[in-house]
Amino acid sequence: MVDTVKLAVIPGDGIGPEVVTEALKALTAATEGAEVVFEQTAFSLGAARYLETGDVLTDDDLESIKGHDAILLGAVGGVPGDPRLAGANIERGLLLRLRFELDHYVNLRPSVLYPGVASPLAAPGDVDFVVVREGTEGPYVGNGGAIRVGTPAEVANEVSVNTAYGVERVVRYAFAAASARPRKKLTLVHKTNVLVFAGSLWKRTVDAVAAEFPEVAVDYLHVDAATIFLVTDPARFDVIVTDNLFGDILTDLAGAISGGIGLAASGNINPDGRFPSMFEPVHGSAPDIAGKGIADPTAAILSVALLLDHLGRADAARRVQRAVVADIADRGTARRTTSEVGDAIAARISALD
Ligand SMILES: NC(=O)C1=CN([C@@H]2O[C@H](COP(=O)(O)OP(=O)(O)OC[C@H]3O[C@@H](n4cnc5c(N)ncnc54)[C@H](O)[C@@H]3O)[C@@H](O)[C@H]2O)C=CC1
Ligand SMILES: CC(C)CC(=O)C(=O)O
Ligand SMILES: [Mg+2]
Repeated sequence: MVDTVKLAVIPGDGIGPEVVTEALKALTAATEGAEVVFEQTAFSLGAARYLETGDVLTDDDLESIKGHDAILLGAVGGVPGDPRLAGANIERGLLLRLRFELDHYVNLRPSVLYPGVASPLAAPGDVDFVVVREGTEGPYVGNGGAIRVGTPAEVANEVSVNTAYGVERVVRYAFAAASARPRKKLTLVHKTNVLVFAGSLWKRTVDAVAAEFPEVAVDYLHVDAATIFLVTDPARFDVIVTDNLFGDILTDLAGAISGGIGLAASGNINPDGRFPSMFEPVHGSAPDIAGKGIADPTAAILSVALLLDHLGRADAARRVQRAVVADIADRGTARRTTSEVGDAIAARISALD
């Protein structure tokens, strides 16, 4: 019997559509001959849609997206500072709204330095960790406000929301992830010395859940120190669990130490399966290189591997990963266009047994 998977595709802005085109080639190649059909619905959402229609994400869009099994997203957001987008806040109104409404409380961001990737900082094998970033709380929830705006006496607040419920569920997921990995190590990254209320909740939660996972070694780093060790000693990390903001920042750094942001993939997961999970590269819409055909689509392609894994298609996911690893190993210094990279990886996938 052939399974049908309903896939919502949100190419988005800037390089988003460029890398999504290549990611879909990989998806097609990886599922060729498999007993699964991906029925795709494209959603035109992002800065371009807003400028055309004034809509960021309508309730109808959201309901329609909820009717899918998974989502593949490129990137959203216009040129930072574009005055035409000042009132829109595409990132909050679209990307964060999707993460919140679809309860993507796990933002999973693996980092691996693959053989063939030149890194001044690390050798292959030194970087193999996953960041489990909380996805629905922290300072991203929009709990803020400002008074006396535009005056010298302006005061602006952005409150970081941390609930026992929200912290416990992501910490539990992170422990389970650590337990399933060979090194079984979990590092909580926070700033408990200054953010004492939220930090205490995170620390106590990790300590409590640790009792259920005696096989997992636990340690703690302040986020500032974590940035040092990610650069100087990335091998010390296996699973990092952290809040929404720290996780956002650390995973751009993690991308940089493992071959560049163009290789960093992510999944916004709703582990309960009540809502579709969403897979996307860690990077943004990169307006500085958009339209030039030079964006690296590898992160989007590796996001397809995460998507396939999440849907229980482990074989297809491995094929995508193996093809990417082989492509990276052979890259050398020759510059290729976005579609050349996508075509080469799709061809490698098709050539695998
Ligand atoms: N998930 C999403 O949709 C995200 C959206 N954004 C939005 O994207 C826009 C641009 O944000 P930036 O801060 O510039 O971050 P960015 O990640 O788009 O770009 C940072 C730098 O990395 C480079 N880069 C990014 N992806 C690349 C790729 N695949 N291949 C080669 N180089 C790549 C860019 O050229 C740029 O120099 C903003 O509107 C921002 O809000 C930012 C991060 C995530
Ligand atoms: C654009 C932000 C809302 C998110 C972001 O930078 C990220 O998730 O990495
Ligand atoms: Mg980010």
